[in-house]
Amino acid sequence: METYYFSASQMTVGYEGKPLIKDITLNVKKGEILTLIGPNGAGKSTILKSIIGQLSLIAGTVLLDGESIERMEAAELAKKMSVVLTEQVRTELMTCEDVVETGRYPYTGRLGVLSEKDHAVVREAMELTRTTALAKKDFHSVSDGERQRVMLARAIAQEPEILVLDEPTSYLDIRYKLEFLSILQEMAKTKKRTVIMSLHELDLAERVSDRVLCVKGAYAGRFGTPEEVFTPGYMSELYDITEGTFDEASGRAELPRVTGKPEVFVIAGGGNGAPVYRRLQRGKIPFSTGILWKNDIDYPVACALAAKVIAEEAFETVTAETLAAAKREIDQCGRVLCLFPDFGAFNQADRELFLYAKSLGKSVEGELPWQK
Ligand SMILES: Nc1ncnc2c1ncn2[C@@H]1O[C@H](COP(=O)(O)OP(=O)(O)OP(=O)(O)O)[C@@H](O)[C@H]1O
Repeated sequence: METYYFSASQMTVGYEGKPLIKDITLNVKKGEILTLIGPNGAGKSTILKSIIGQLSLIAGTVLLDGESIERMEAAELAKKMSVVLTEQVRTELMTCEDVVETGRYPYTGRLGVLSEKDHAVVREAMELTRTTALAKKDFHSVSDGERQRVMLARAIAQEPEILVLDEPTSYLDIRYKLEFLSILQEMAKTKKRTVIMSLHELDLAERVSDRVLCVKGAYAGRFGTPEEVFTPGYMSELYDITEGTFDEASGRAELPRVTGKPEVFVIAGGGNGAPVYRRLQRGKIPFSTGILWKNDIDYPVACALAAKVIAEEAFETVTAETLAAAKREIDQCGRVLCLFPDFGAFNQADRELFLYAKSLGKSVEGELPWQK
């Protein structure tokens, strides 16, 4: 039988006895990262507050290391679990270092003096989160991102067995998001700490999580590994995406395609298409494109942005039908953009399209007029 460090079964959460989400079942092993994703207001924070005991469960059980959280003493829980929720600590007149030091209270007591070991742990946590330079600054005078990193240092200084974090990366720039998630990953894998957090960055959630819980509606959505959860189309369903698209495979979002009769046919592939497709989208110019193999890096972006995509099955020779379909598209378009400065052995079909467009007397450009 699997041994889980943390598990919730048949958990119903909500406020004042009114259920918001019912029958949530999830579990996570020691050293694993569980991430909650889902739209604004879905109930991610409510679930996190419920599993740390800040909100009473309406139904179900939550077990930490085999023990019911509801029956655990606060002091015992504080040694095992560190929690970073928004607006959680009272920090009047405290420096950033003071705030990180409060992470040691479960070991020293609120009035206790920090030992040399406690100071060393605080120093290490601040170094890890790159907050050492903020040590003497007033916690309220630092930026939102800096404050978030100080709160993470505090959580790390607590040396918990399990960290519960609500949107810990929301204010961090991309460098700190990556740094922070790699610190979490390192802590999880080498020190066997368990992490439960909520994230809005789907691409990062897909990369860092061992398990993902999707939160939406009266019952939780999928719970599983990123591969089980991030299947084509599911994120659009989870977030009700109607304007634009999200590609689960790449973790990339695209703005809505420009509708209408294609004005430009783009001969592209191998990565030169995506920036041009986006430029056309920004210019509100409907376009079609090809011939792309379905495993081409440009293919998902083309599917998201082009009015029509002429594509061939991966690793197959371009068929006469596909070539004819591309030519028909060229017939319909006033202009053709050819993004290949030259053609190789494997894109002779594109060469044929280029020559076809020229033979029709179409304007065939190598770049967009506004790029020149
Ligand atoms: N104290 C409260 N009393 C009653 N309802 C609340 C309370 N706090 C939050 N809610 C409601 O519960 C629902 C879920 O809120 P929650 O903060 O858990 O969502 P979330 O998924 O964390 O959202 P976000 O991504 O926007 O942070 C919302 O409709 C919210 O208005």
